[in-house]
Amino acid sequence: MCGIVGVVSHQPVNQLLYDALLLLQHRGQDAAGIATNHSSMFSMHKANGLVRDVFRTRNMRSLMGNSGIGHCRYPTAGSSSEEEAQPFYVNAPFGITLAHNGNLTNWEQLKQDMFKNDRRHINTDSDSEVLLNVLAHEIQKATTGYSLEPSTLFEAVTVLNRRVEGGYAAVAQIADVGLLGFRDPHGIRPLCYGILEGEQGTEYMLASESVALEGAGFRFVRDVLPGEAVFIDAENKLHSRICADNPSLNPCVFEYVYLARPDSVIDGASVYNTRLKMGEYLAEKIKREGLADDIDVVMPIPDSSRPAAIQLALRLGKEYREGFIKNRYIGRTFIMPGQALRKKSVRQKLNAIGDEFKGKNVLLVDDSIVRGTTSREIVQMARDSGAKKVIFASAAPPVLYPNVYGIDMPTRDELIAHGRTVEEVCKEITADALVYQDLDDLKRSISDVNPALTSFEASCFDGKYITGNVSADYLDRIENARHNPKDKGSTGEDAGRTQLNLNYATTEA
Ligand SMILES: O=P(O)(O)OC[C@H]1O[C@H](OP(=O)(O)OP(=O)(O)O)[C@H](O)[C@@H]1O
Ligand SMILES: NC(=O)CC[C@H](N)C(=O)O
Ligand SMILES: [Mg+2]
Repeated sequence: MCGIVGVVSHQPVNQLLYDALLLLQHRGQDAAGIATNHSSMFSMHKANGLVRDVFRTRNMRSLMGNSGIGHCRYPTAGSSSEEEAQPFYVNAPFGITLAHNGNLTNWEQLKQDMFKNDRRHINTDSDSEVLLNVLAHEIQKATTGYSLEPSTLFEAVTVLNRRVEGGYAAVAQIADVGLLGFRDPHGIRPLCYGILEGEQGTEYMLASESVALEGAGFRFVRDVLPGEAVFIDAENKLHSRICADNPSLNPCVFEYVYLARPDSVIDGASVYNTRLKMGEYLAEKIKREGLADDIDVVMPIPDSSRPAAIQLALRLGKEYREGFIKNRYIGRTFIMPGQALRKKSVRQKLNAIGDEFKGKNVLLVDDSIVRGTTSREIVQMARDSGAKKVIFASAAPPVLYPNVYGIDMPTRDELIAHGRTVEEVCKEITADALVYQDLDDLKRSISDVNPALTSFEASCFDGKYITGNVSADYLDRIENARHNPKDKGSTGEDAGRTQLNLNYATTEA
């Protein structure tokens, strides 16, 4: 999960891109970058860090031009080294920059193919650099002459969609030609666009989440469809086409559970409303399990679980209290590299208000339990503050399988629920009772908000990979790579996480 944005305007776009990235910061905290297009030149600045730290005034000044793209990164492939920050750039054909959210499951194979068949050298272990090179190669192949027609571009994306496997939403700027956005044929990762009617004409913004459009004053138009490509040409005219053979919409359920901001609307479902629904279904399960009478007070684990906890408390008829206060200057801990860093950050991030716990049976609600880092610490903090009983509820089902489509959950042994029963997880996090949402109820929480959404990418809960080509061998390899990272001088203990060994010299043709 990363944040991507692309803008075509009649004004300089550097500030617009920066502001949009700030609104997408929750999607990736490791690196950020912007590339703009001005007088046939690209200007680019990218580095590790938060958006506010990466861009100084001097960098902003150099980002000239009325169109450009931006990215905030949370690595899934390669390492978290600075060379893998995005956007990526390739000089031929035309000059293209690209920013990608998602993860390609066949990137190693593609990287080898690109080298052997297409004579393209890819300089990092980033799957996004592979994606850019596939795009560049297919545009090159489809183009004759110097101009690039939308239909040629759509042809190239169609071939790309056949070659590339995994989850991806991407924005790409083709120098002086226009801005392209595309979404994978399974519609796993989100992408939407909006317009602004300015004095000089229509301006466009493509972004991972609608919150970025709203914040920049753009009017949300619609989500990009699965397998669709949209292209805004040099005259600011929008073209679009479905570039996939059998597209189907299967949005990632984890966007609704945790990743997206609650004030975004993804594929027609308000993330906030889906989280309220998750609270309702969870309340019913708590009642069914006969735990409701035991609860004195319901508390969220800030921030992401708040909407679910509010509605859950209402449905149980219990008091909703804020027992943990979040230090607003600490980022999201789940998406931090390194378990030691995460653990330390939970204590730094959340502090208990003692009086809210003393002598009470508390129900702590979180959106999900992944590694169990947060829940373990929080249960202990509740007990240290004098809670009599600590019941824990998760608005998502147990996370059991690696995610391979853009969320960093690659190894089974990292997941606290993998290989454990609910009772065993409960023991691990030292709670008195533990309730998980049922997967059907989670899916219902989203379908209730938008009945058109009937199919989801929910592999981290059910192990069913929607692209159908994720082999046990692939999962083993990403686990091995995670356990034996190549050191790339990155920051966290598990940085370099899904780096896969690829040696051109020894690869069989
Ligand atoms: O089981 P774990 O591995 O600890 O992961 C789960 C926790 O991580 C996330 O919180 P995070 O601090 O990232 O962000 P938030 O403030 O949006 O809740 C999520 O909301 C859970 O609280
Ligand atoms: N989380 C993401 O979307 C990551 C994008 C890309 N796979 C990377 O590692 O940089
Ligand atoms: Mg949280």
